[in-house]
Amino acid sequence: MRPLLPPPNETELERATRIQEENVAAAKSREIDLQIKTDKLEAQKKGGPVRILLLGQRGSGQSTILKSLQFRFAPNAFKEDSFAWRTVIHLNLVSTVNFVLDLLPPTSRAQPRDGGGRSSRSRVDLDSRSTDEIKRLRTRLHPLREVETILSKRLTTGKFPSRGPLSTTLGSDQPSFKSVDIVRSGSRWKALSKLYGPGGQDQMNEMRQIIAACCPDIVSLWENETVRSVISDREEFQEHTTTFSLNNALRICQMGYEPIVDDILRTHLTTLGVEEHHLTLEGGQTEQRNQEWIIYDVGGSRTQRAAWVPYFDNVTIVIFVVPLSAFNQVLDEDTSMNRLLDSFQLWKTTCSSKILAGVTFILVLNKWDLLAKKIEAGIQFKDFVTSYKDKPNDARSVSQYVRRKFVEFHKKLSPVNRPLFSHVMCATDSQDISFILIYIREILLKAHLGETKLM
Ligand SMILES: Nc1nc2c(ncn2[C@@H]2O[C@H](COP(=O)(O)OP(=O)(O)OP(=O)(O)O)[C@@H](O)[C@H]2O)c(=O)[nH]1
Ligand SMILES: [Mg+2]
Repeated sequence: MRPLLPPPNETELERATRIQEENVAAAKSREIDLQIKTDKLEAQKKGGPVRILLLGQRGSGQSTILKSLQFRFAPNAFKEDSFAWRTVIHLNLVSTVNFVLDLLPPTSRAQPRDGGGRSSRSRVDLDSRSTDEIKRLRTRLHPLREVETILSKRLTTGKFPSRGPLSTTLGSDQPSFKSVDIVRSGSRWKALSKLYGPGGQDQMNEMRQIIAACCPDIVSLWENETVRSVISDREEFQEHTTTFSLNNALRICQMGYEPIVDDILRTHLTTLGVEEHHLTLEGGQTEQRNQEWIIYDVGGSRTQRAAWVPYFDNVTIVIFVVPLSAFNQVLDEDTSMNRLLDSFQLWKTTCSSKILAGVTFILVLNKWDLLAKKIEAGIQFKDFVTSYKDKPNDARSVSQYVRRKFVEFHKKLSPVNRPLFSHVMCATDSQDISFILIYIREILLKAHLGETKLM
């Protein structure tokens, strides 16, 4: 809080009294802060849960990190949930197929009624053979429109999800992939997809049969030359689940399909609000086995960020996720804002928060694989981050540069001197996540030994 201005015409005695009172008040406030932090650490020493807050902008990979943690450290619980993901993965696949069909050039003067409005069509010209093939695929895959509607309703208690683009690329004049991105993460949708309701089981079986019957045409669509040329310059097909689900269509469409960990990690469900997840460590070192973690996963879009604050009070560790590959993208909610710059600003606010002063940060520089792909494709980092100047345009140098900037801000803006843990990673690689366990063990150990400087 900013100190009040001294009253005008203050005497020497009044000034001395005021300063003494201010010092007493400040000491009292520090004492209260210290007590709160000591209580938190005491609770942990007694085996209380470790509370972890996952923060970051939309699509940075927070929920993927949560899923990776669940898979690595609570594999049995993760397995129990895997069937709930099947519906979401199917929905992801069919909405991608429908999206691709919408992108294709017209095959007759009259546009198919269900295709309009979702995206702008390609300007690719078709010869008569390709036209016939596209027509055929459109007709044969038509049932997937209905499947998309029904699966969406199933996962949202009958309320059809509103849709929004996942990301927008700077300089792109076309709308982005409208993904299946509004279904809530957390336990609510999982319960919905497990409890099918009256007639639900039969309907879901029917949906799976339709998907299985469409499998050969989905594969033909994905292998089609026209499709390949239409999507070749579209950002959505380099990132997100898009290509993954189509590449794996043959497996995902089988009637007996059971999701594997990769399928689950690559599925995006936008988190709404703050979701609380309990994770009991099934493996790990002896002292960590059965340790309970409470992980808060937040929705990262700007409109959701106000909902984070009440959780600041209650956590020991913040895992802040930065999508390294977003350097050439803008926010969906503000297309004038570069996503990496938004991450920097969010980081600055988070680091300087006094409520989070006693919290240790783990900085995760995520989506390393996608950064490397973009750089390999010849995209120049300096074109989007001018301060990078003439440094080498390779993924390692870029990620080191970004990491250094984040570390500098943490040092400069933290209200107290505190450690920072950071890691460059790929959250979809479930092996990569082990470092978090190591960091958390170190953070707790330091706290227990009283080595963490709290004030
Ligand atoms: N290739 C790749 N994809 C990733 C990585 N991390 C996350 N993704 C994908 O990025 C998409 C978005 O990830 P989420 O974890 O759902 O994003 P989020 O940060 O939770 O976003 P909101 O909940 O919308 O705020 C998903 O399709 C993930 O599979 C990564 O390191 N590499
Ligand atoms: Mg999320």
